[in-house]
Amino acid sequence: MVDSAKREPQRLNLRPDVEVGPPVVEIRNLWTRFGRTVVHQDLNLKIYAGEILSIVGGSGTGKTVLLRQMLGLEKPSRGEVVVFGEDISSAQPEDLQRMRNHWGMLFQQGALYSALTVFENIAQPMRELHALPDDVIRDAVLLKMNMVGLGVEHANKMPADLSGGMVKRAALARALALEPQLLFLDEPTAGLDPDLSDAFVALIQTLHRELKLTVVMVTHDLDTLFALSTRIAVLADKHVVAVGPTCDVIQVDHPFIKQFFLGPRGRRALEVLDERVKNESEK
Ligand SMILES: Nc1ncnc2c1ncn2[C@@H]1O[C@H](COP(=O)(O)OP(=O)(O)OP(=O)(O)O)[C@@H](O)[C@H]1O
Repeated sequence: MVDSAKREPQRLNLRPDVEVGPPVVEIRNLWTRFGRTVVHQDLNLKIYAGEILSIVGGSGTGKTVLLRQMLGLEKPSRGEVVVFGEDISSAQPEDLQRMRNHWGMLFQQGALYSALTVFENIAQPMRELHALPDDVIRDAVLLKMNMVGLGVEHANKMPADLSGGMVKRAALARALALEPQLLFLDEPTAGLDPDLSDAFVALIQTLHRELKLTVVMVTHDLDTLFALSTRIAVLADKHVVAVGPTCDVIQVDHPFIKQFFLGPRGRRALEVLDERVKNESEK
């Protein structure tokens, strides 16, 4: 039996090669209010280049809103959201559009346009630049499809004709269309069965490593969380109550952390992780 709460820092999720430079994303003293409801209160968070930072928290703690604020889709009531050194909470729409070209996003819903083929879905962010000739777009789309393991025979299919796993891959290819440095993932493995989920996690790991991406992820899925995160930020009590590598965060004495990580599901996922760490160290 794994003593999850007292485990030593393990190797799988720690990336000693992540360089600590200036943060890619910095959230400073952020407040979010909807009417009289305060969702975030004086929230601070820094995300560094090359890491996979996962945000977890109970339902309604404001994870999705925070992600949307990082993307400039919503403005906080107070505070700053600085991405690549620019405060996007006060950026002009044209500046936001320019900045968005440096990041990709994979949303749980609305991942693909249902009326466009796979090819056109992936091509669409490139077409919006109005600067690339068709043959360059064609080659780039095929390259992205190859990158995510989607065969060229799927290029002319409609999203409705794809399996759940293939939809995710196509949406990931579209998120990577403009070669972003920063990738936002909202519940990337939701709706996938365990085998497809494992395969998708492995794909994200490979792309993260090869493309040197910084990834910000929201997930409820503990297997995905443990397999991918270099650090975890826990949202509770309207702010970030803990942030750090998995092994440190699970030891923090907070009711949500205890219930989320150290309940039966959390322990099972930690055991799987433990097994993987052991296998990796025996290689
Ligand atoms: N546009 C809005 N107007 C009013 N309230 C909103 C709006 N957007 C979000 N909220 C509220 O803010 C809170 C945080 O919502 P959010 O969707 O970010 O939670 P979450 O942590 O992502 O939850 P879940 O894990 O259930 O998806 C919720 O209470 C939600 O009802």
